[in-house]
Amino acid sequence: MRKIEHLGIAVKDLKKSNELFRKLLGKEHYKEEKVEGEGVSTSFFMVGETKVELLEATREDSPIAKFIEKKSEGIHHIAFDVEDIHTEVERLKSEGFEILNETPKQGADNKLVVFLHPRSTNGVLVELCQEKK
Ligand SMILES: CC[C@@H](C(=O)O)C(=O)SCCNC(=O)CCNC(=O)[C@H](O)C(C)(C)COP(=O)(O)OP(=O)(O)OC[C@H]1O[C@@H](n2cnc3c(N)ncnc32)[C@H](O)[C@@H]1OP(=O)(O)O
Ligand SMILES: [Co+2]
Repeated sequence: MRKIEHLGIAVKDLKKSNELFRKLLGKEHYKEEKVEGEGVSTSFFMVGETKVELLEATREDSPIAKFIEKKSEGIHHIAFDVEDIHTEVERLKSEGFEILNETPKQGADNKLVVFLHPRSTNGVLVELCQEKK
């Protein structure tokens, strides 16, 4: 794991949260992107070498809709940048972590992503991100 790639924050209203984070961080988001596979609309802010990813649900069965219904808005996941996602998945499996999708899926911002179940990571949903070449 090389660095924190982004912090994922579940929000109810992306437009309102874009405005809130614009004021908080003193800068505009640099992109918005829908990821249909995950049922989310995202927006990204750069903060130093890492990013804040805001996520709004686009459908009722989205993990973000479920999270907001059960908990509330707030930090949803932490994403680590990895050089080779397949090697990292094998390493984490051998260490006993519970991998949610062994086949990397399409993420936002040109990434392949894999998730680890929060019950194997002290209650924190972990995402691995590899830049697509
Ligand atoms: C935009 C694409 C991508 C990127 O490029 O960055 C993304 O970030 S997509 C983000 C959205 N996608 C995902 O979150 C995919 C991975 N998540 C999942 O597969 C599921 O959400 C889950 C983690 C397996 C939970 O699903 P499910 O079991 O159906 O939900 P429950 O509500 O029943 O929860 C079970 C259990 O897990 C706890 N939980 C759920 N979400 C989180 C979370 N984000 N952080 C911590 N804990 C979480 C939940 O509280 C339940 O716990 P118990 O009540 O103790 O059983
Ligand atoms: Co993410």
